[in-house]
Amino acid sequence: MKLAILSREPKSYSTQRLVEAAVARGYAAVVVDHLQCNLVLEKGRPSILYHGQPLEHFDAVVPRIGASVTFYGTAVVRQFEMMKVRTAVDSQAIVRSRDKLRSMQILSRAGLGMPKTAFTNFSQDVPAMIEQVGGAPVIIKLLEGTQGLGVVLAESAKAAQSVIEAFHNLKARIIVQEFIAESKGADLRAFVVDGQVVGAMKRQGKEGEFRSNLHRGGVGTLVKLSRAEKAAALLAAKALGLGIAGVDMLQSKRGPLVLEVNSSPGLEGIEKATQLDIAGRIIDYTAALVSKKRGKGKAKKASDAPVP
Ligand SMILES: Nc1ncnc2c1ncn2[C@@H]1O[C@H](COP(=O)(O)OP(=O)(O)OP(=O)(O)O)[C@@H](O)[C@H]1O
Ligand SMILES: [Mg+2]
Ligand SMILES: [Mg+2]
Repeated sequence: MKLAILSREPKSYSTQRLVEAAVARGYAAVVVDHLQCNLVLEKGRPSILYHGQPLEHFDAVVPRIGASVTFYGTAVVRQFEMMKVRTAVDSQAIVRSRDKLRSMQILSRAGLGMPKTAFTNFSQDVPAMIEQVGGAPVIIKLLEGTQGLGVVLAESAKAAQSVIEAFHNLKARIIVQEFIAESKGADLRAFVVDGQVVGAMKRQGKEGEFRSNLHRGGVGTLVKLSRAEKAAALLAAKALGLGIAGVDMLQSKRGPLVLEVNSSPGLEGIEKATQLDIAGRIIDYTAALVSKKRGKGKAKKASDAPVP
């Protein structure tokens, strides 16, 4: 089996671990920078040129698409799909998960617990919006933020009003959300692969910080999820159609509340907190997808693959 790890950062922990796990299982793995891929479309023969050479003979891709390049990255994944190459995460599912509003709509329909959330088209009636989610303090979030950037806690209605107006003036799309105080600056990250929670950690924000993101100084530790938390994580990944997902949840008096579902969740935090081979689980899942397509036993080792 020959795998392409779609990543712009060949040296990052996640990319290296995926390559390592593939090689450990006897598969060939190549890191492909999706931004260096040119997509060629012609009758009946979609193809990809990489540094001028056609990308051929791949059995599967493992997409690691950064939030800043969702449009082009997902176009590359889609092109692989058109070329009948298996993908560990569907292009459409990545697109869906990247838009916080769209994901929340889907998660809400699926019956998942979530902080009450409001969205308007740059409405002038900001006080009504704040009331909708139960009044201050409220959380205000940019629709496409990541790593905790673009998430604001407004302690008073006045502060919330100014922040929302400022974002509206900048034409930045935001959601306003009920602040879940009882989670005390911590959240849960459940790592889902192929309909199973393969690892979970609790992330605690640094002193005085309501955001628990590791990039903002939070610390992740191993945690055992309750049944309800496990069930919520699995349902969230399924509702968004993600074979691999990092589901973020807050613990609250009314049970787990899903915050968001990440389609390229980082491996470093979760592997270090759990001491588990999560990269290996991703590779095993990808190999299983390839065998399913072939309709026979285990995926072939690299040595069985045709020479490109
Ligand atoms: N409604 C809320 N109530 C309490 N805390 C919240 C709420 N929303 C977000 N937080 C805190 O802020 C953090 C960042 O929020 P969120 O995960 O929505 O943003 P993000 O920027 O997309 O992060 P990521 O890097 O995980 O994609 C959460 O992990 C959580 O600790
Ligand atoms: Mg996010
Ligand atoms: Mg998050």
